[in-house]
Amino acid sequence: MAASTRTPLMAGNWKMNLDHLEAISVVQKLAWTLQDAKHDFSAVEAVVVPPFTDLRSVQTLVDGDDLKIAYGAQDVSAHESGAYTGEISAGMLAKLGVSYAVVGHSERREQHHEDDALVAAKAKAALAAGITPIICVGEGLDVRKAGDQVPYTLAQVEGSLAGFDAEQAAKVVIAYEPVWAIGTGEVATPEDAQEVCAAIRARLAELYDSSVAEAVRVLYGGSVKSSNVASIMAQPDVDGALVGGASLKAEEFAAIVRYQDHAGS
Ligand SMILES: O=C[C@H](O)COP(=O)(O)O
Repeated sequence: MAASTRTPLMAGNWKMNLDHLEAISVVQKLAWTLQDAKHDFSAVEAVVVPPFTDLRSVQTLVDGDDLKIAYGAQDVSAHESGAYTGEISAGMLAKLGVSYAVVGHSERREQHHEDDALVAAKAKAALAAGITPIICVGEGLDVRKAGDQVPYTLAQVEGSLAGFDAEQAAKVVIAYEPVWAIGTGEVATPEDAQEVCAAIRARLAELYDSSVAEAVRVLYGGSVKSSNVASIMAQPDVDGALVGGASLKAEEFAAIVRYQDHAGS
């Protein structure tokens, strides 16, 4: 099988942590650490996903210092503008230089009752503004215990891509995050991650074609750390990680981005 042409992507989802002053310090330290290691940003993409209130500060730093770190938003509105109190449009995010938007994170699905249709609408709104959606899917513990993780996750993938044509689908990133592994220290085994990520890619080929399946990056998320990332990244269908807690410390996240340094350890 030919080697994948997909560029690995490491995205650090800060969730509701780090204010804009702390964001500047973390992004500066991350950039310096990666630059000191002579990191090739075109070989492994490094993305931070801070709270909305940090984005302008991160933009100013990234632009001012010409950093190669990209940044994303943790959510995006499905609407372009109007009476949607508290929401942020994709157009507003694009103006801030945002490259990625996380949509359908399990915390939003659970705490805000977001369903696949809303996730699909948000992902489409992001794409329309030139922002890459990172569409999150993954099963809870009950589903995993029943052994239904693959059909459950594939149904979420299908629902979250409802109405997407092949051109749109080829531009998304999908993050497989088993909910039972998020923030618990319970990491899925590399084989668990590969099983579902491979099934997602196969379903993309069925829904669209092999070029879409080959283009889409499928990330794993759930208690990823510098100590376990290399074995997860060794799986052929895992193209990166959506990292929560371990992305809040610049040195730890830099070590995750530099996973190839500790492959085999
Ligand atoms: O978005 C990130 C995921 O929810 C993973 O979080 P975690 O690395 O803290 O388990």
